Amino acid sequence: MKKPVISFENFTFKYRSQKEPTLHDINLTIHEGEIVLIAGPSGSGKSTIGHAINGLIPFSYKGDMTGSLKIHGKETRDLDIFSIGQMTGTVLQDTDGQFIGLSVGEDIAFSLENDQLEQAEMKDIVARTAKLVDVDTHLHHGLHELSGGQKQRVSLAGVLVGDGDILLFDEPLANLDPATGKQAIELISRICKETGKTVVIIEHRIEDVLHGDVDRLVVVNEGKILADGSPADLLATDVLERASIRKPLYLQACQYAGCDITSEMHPDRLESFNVQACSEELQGWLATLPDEKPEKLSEMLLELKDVTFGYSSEKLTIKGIDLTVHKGEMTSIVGRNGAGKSTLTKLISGLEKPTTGRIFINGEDATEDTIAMRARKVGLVMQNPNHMISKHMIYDEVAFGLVMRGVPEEEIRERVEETLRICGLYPFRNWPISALSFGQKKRVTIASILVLEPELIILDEPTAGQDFRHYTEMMDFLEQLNKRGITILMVTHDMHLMLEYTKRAVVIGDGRILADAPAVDILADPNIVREAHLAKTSLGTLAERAGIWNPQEFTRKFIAYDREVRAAWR
Ligand SMILES: Nc1ncnc2c1ncn2[C@@H]1O[C@H](COP(=O)(O)OP(=O)(O)OP(=O)(O)O)[C@@H](O)[C@H]1O
Ligand SMILES: Nc1ncnc2c1ncn2[C@@H]1O[C@H](COP(=O)(O)OP(=O)(O)OP(=O)(O)O)[C@@H](O)[C@H]1O
Repeated sequence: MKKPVISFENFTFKYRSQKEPTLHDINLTIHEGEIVLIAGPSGSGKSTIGHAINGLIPFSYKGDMTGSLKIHGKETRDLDIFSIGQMTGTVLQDTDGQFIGLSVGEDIAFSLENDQLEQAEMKDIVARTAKLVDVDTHLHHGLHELSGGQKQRVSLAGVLVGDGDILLFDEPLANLDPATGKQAIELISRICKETGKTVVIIEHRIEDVLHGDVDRLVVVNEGKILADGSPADLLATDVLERASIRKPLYLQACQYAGCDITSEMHPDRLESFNVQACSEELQGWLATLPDEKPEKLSEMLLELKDVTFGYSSEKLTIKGIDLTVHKGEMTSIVGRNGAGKSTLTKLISGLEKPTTGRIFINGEDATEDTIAMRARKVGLVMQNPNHMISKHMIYDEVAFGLVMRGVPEEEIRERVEETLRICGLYPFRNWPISALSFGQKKRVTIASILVLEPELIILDEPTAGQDFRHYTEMMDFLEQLNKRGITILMVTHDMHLMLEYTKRAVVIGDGRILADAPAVDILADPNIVREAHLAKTSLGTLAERAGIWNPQEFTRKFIAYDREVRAAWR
């Protein structure tokens, strides 16, 4: 039996500002060299478990702690944050809070500098690690010059070079493009195998994490451990449904088709899953599904004509984009990390001005709009909620834009309360924002834009950090807004979200449009998938392996069916 590295015994923790404990009676032992995935809905306490492992609890986040938590046999409360930090390397959900150095290279080197390595050796290790996570061409760049996904990779590199023997990842995939996400999980699995490090991953995207070699899945709900076992065993049960976590899509399809999933079928990874056992059911099910209806396009809302832009005069980031968006469309913008997606959203929302080219809204030239003028037409919900939030209290944050516009107080109250209800934040309206989880903060920023009712809303990764329930609520809510005529553009790395909610996808690659086509067709083009770092969803692969001749049709029909079933549950 391997040595226990992390042991929680009857561990309960209450944040000082909370009335009730966030974690109740946690019993969890993680052994040397294990890869453990912790999954659970938003606010269930996953990150709080992470904070306890890396010493932020009790040393930074104060509160009442009972029971025991030992790391390498030592009670954490008897240690200090520095020695716990030496044992545990953490990649946080919000990477911005984590950077120390000035440049990418310095940041990665930081963990090594503590060890007083030779300069040459240090340079070599930093270069190799940077290459591993594909930031080697940015070593001398400042961190503020990086895209969200690039920052995520730098923090990954930082812990990989460190010498902590526990690696803790809090939603490491949130901002990574699908191809890099897969590589990151493979990399984490490999590092763990090669070095014997113990890995704890906190993630909503369980299908993507299970792509690596996960030894155990721990399901957390309402601050308690609901299940703890091998992924194959747990995926053959209904525990994910009970915790409102999305099942891997290939398993959901098999379940709809009426196939019984057992742990002997290796349901934890599509690569090992016994698809043959379900082929007949899948083919029979597909035959019962109705055909889809085509859609008509309405008049033009937004038009970009040959738009270019560079953060500096030497280098263009956007290299000539022509794009038309029609009223009432809901469209995805996809592409690899650093391709220029966020930059494009900044141009459309007026935060940056094109170097050349024009932007038209409702047929009028809006290129020279001030930020305030553009904000009346276009609302941007940024990737990182901490970049948008300026108030202490949730209500004030959502009301802020209306206050600035001089809306009467009574109307503000009505609109803010309605929006908070819609976004599932009403019970928290009098809370300080600091007491919210990352996912909850993200919803606050969406609420603060929605309340302003712009004609076009752009969301930069609206569901990153959201659990399945909030993902569904948020996307259904956006869809409702869309049906009422609000046009929506979404930057996303979630291929299933793209297929599920947006008919059209615009693929950005190196500052240009690589493709602009129906979302399902985009994923059927292997060249685009490779070049733009996208990934086929497991549905297409499942259909191929089950001998279904048109995997795209299977994917489309699964999505339509799945949405109907989920709508009926609500
Ligand atoms: N610093 C804090 N002070 C007070 N309460 C907190 C603090 N951090 C988290 N909480 C509370 O603890 C609960 C669990 O938060 P936690 O971040 O552990 O959830 P999570 O499962 O990681 O959620 P998410 O997936 O949304 O990130 C939340 O409801 C939150 O209100
Ligand atoms: N403020 C900035 N100053 C200089 N360069 C920047 C700045 N912001 C982004 N860049 C660079 O512009 C390029 C495009 O970045 P952008 O954030 O638009 O990419 P993205 O497609 O949204 O990526 P991700 O999927 O990682 O969020 C990247 O190479 C990035 O390093």
